[in-house]
Amino acid sequence: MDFMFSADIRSYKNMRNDELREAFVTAPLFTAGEINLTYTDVDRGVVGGIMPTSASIKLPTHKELAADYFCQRREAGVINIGGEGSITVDGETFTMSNQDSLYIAKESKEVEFFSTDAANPAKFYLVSYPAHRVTKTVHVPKSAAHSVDLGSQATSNERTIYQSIRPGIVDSCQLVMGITQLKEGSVWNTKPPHTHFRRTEIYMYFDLPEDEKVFHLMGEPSEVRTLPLDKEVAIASPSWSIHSGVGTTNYTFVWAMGGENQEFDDMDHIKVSALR
Ligand SMILES: O=C[C@H](O)[C@@H](O)CC(=O)C(=O)O
Ligand SMILES: [Zn+2]
Repeated sequence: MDFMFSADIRSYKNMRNDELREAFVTAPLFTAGEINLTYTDVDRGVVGGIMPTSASIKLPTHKELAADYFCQRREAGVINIGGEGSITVDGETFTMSNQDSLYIAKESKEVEFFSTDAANPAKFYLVSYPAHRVTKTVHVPKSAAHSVDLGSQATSNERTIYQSIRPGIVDSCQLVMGITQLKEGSVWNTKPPHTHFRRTEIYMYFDLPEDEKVFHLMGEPSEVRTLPLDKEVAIASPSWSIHSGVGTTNYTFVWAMGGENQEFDDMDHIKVSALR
């Protein structure tokens, strides 16, 4: 497991891009046949990429979790961004099609990841936060997510938000998670941008063709920084930071939040004209 130590609201203003990356951006998440986990001090989130091929991969624990098994005091959300696969949680198997979600409840002991076809492997993206109560493990196919259409082609931000792990669909402790898919010709996510001091958030861009990038915007609205990101890395957004971006083409991303509340619409919107 990697450890990522974030920068604070004062120090980020004096950091170069490579220093900001070290504080907020993970290494590439997906390696064939491997599990890569990164622990961030931003709300003690753990993010990871799990890409089984012919052999399955088990979710391991780590000394710094101080737990007998990964989910002993944690919940996890998993979204498959690759080929079909499955996840077994304490003996129960869930088939995971592309863009399906699985919520793994606290106290799930054995979690194992499989690809259906090693030649077209699943890519399981995982986000985990500490959890305070035991709920139920739930599979949410993409079609069962709550979808919201936002933006317009005229403002280059026409997109659909699929909220799969959220109150009303999954009873989680703090995790709220889903997918935002930009329409062809649209490039802006989270426009207008926002902050929500009561929650932190993690973005992971994917379905981005070779030689394209998303220019991710972070920082206080009065002091915005830009990090050009490749697909399939995660970027942590502290509570004080905006999290928005513009791509060199359209793309899709997973967002995941943890913190004080689970109300998706509880945001402090910021006018684009106010960004500095
Ligand atoms: O707090 C909510 C999150 O930042 C995202 O879900 C926003 C987003 O995907 C978008 O507007 O494009
Ligand atoms: Zn947000």
